[in-house]
Amino acid sequence: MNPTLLIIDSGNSFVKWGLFNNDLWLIQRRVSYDDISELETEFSVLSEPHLIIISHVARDETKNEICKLISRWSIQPIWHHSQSYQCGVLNGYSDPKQLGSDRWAALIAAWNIEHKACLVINAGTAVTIDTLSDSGKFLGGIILPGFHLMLNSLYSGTQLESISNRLGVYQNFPVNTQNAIHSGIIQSLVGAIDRMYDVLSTLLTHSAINCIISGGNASLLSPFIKYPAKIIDNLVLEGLVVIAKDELNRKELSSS
Ligand SMILES: Nc1ncnc2c1ncn2[C@@H]1O[C@H](COP(=O)(O)OP(=O)(O)OP(=O)(O)O)[C@@H](O)[C@H]1O
Ligand SMILES: CC(C)(CO)[C@@H](O)C(=O)NCCC(=O)O
Repeated sequence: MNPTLLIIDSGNSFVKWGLFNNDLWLIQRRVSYDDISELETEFSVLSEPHLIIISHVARDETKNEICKLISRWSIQPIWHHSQSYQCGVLNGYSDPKQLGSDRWAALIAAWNIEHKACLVINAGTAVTIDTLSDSGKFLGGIILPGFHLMLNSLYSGTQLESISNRLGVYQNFPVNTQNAIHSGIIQSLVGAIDRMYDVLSTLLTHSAINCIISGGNASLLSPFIKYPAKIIDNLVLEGLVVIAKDELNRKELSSS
């Protein structure tokens, strides 16, 4: 029988979770921290999974809530943390443990998909732009405030606070405040992506670099990226599946 895996990405604003079995997602859901009780309802109809793996970068209270929710099952969860080496990826961070577990899982997913140099972009509450070499080494990456964090900090830190309609659209040459702000944020995030692409291709001395973009705001940024970019929903969940399968293989090997 194929094991059923409960995969949880406890991100900065949302919990994303999915059930994976037989190389297929049976379900994927996204729940805001403001509606965490929804998660209880969703979990209450599930039968006990064979493995639970969790990446958690949110507050400790959220970790406690997740612990409470999964305590309905007897199985001990795997709390995923960044390591020096895992599933083919070498971690170049000075202190490998300091790297966010979501970034590490996304890098592992990207390497598993591409097996070559790659820019791994997660456009969520925070935006991370991470680099993988042709041999699967994480060379380093950058962290920026995401679209809504930039928008909110601009509105709350200036006299623009009084503007009630904050909905803008992208223009090359914006001619109203909302569009100027919207376009400024897009330009800054896409500009950062372009620069990371350039520094990576300079270092590697070639430009055969793939780009993967994920996260709640992936589709907002992807139309502006100059290079071909694959949008992959929930890259962190995909990485956690690779890690979970690796764990199961190890267990099987050690028990045989
Ligand atoms: N109600 C909302 N509250 C917060 N963010 C929202 C909301 N609706 C849309 N968003 C957008 O979704 C983004 C969150 O993306 P995502 O689904 O990747 O979740 P996340 O928990 O922030 O993940 P990550 O931890 O990877 O940043 C936010 O940056 C914001 O732009
Ligand atoms: C950068 C975020 C906030 C992105 O979700 C997360 O991965 C995190 O808290 N990381 C720890 C710090 C680091 O990755 O260097």
